[in-house]
Amino acid sequence: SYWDDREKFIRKEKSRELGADLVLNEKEEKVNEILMNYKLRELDEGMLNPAGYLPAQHFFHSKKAMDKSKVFNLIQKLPKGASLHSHDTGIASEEFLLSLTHKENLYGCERGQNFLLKFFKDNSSLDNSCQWKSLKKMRAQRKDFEEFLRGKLSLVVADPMVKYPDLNSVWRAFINLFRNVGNMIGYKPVFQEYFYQVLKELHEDNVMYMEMRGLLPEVYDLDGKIYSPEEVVGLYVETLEHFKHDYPSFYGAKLIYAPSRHVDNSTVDNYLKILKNIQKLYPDFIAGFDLVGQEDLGKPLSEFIPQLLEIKDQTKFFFHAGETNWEGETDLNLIDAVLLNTTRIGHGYAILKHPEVYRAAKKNRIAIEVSPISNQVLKLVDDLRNHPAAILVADGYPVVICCDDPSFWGAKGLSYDWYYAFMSFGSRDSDLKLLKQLAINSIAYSSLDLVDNSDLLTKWQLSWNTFIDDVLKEHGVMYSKPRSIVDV
Ligand SMILES: O=c1[nH]cnc2c1ncn2[C@@H]1O[C@H](CO)[C@@H](O)[C@H]1O
Ligand SMILES: [Zn+2]
Repeated sequence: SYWDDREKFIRKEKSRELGADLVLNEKEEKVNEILMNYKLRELDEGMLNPAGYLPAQHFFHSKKAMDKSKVFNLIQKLPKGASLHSHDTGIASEEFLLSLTHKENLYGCERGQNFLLKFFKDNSSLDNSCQWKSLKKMRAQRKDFEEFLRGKLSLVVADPMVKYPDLNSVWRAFINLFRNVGNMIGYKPVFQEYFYQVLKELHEDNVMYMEMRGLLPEVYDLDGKIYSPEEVVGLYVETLEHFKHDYPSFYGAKLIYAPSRHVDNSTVDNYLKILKNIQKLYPDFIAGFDLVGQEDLGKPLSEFIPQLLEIKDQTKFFFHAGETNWEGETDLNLIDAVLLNTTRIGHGYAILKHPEVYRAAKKNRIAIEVSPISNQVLKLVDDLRNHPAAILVADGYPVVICCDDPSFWGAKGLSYDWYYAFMSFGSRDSDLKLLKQLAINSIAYSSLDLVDNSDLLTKWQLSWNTFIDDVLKEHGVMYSKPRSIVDV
């Protein structure tokens, strides 16, 4: 009976895991066999050589091998549903960012650690905010220019542990990247081209829908026009329509207005005015509100409670909260997020240190947006098996996997984060059910209303079925339905 008890224990725990309630059909079971074959091979190799296990490595070092992983290749093809947490100017691939730097009329300027980029009509219309030089000329004159430029558009380095010894240093470099690319992406035609590319890369990565956080930055054209935040939203909507026209199987996107948390109350008043305007102008496109920036150094949500309470019933919140390793100050944002009835929590890395918050958030079905690579690169965790999301997954907490700012760590789309999640957060025998549940969660916990939600889910189910068939075909599995007794 000892062994019975043990067995019961194991079964009970398994039944709580994310995805445990799903039942795979016969075709899915076959795909699962293929997936688990690949997965167990990587796990067994990892047991023999722990340093070679990819989730134990920094993403800058693991990416090359990940590209070749069979598990990763399957995840790339898998319809992942929605991408629910990423930031306006940190999403498109580094390769695409670099291609933008070959455009005409681009100027560069070195200032301290920054290398700013901006478009001007010609040499005579440069502004005096910096000593601008034509990028074309710089490129021709400087031998190591490509390497230099790459260093200004990406965090990727050979030895991240040396280059970024602590969380503040990596955040300083990270913020500088947003500054470097900000003006380049802010040029109106590039702004639209960039957003189009964001959607395209997600679409190519088998993602059907996106909710993106955005600052609504200043957008300009060469004649000196500056677009207002309301007009900037208009540019997004126009580009989205254009994209959906070109790729009708892409379901859509929404924007979470997410400006900086490093501000005073009157600035937040201004944010809320903008929010009201854009909600009125584009009710279907605006999903809600959030505040962003390094949480440890920015203002806590508690600074803005009366203001946030005032709009609580008219808007959904998607607060970043608990993206910290500290306990007792920054992480109290988690309490405010839950009290303000946030729809989802961004990161929520500290939530397990708060059992009451955890209990309330679970009861209110507040999904947690987990971004594995972001948390590793921005120095909350090294080995992803030690990420708190492993516990969330074991407890069946509604987790969604997100990519945050793939641009700046050399990733692309969602698949790299999904791979890390699958290989770190589940147990040895977590299988296709976990992946399927993560995809379903990304739709179920999106801000889509009930009708759109079930519409997207139906469309996702169709691509899921195609995916299953494709994997079977590719692996030469001849699938024929077993004949039932009646058939015989
Ligand atoms: O993980 C994150 N936590 C908090 N803020 C972030 C994160 N990633 C990006 N941003 C912030 O988003 C803005 C661009 O929209 C940037 O200013 C950056 O600081
Ligand atoms: Zn974020």
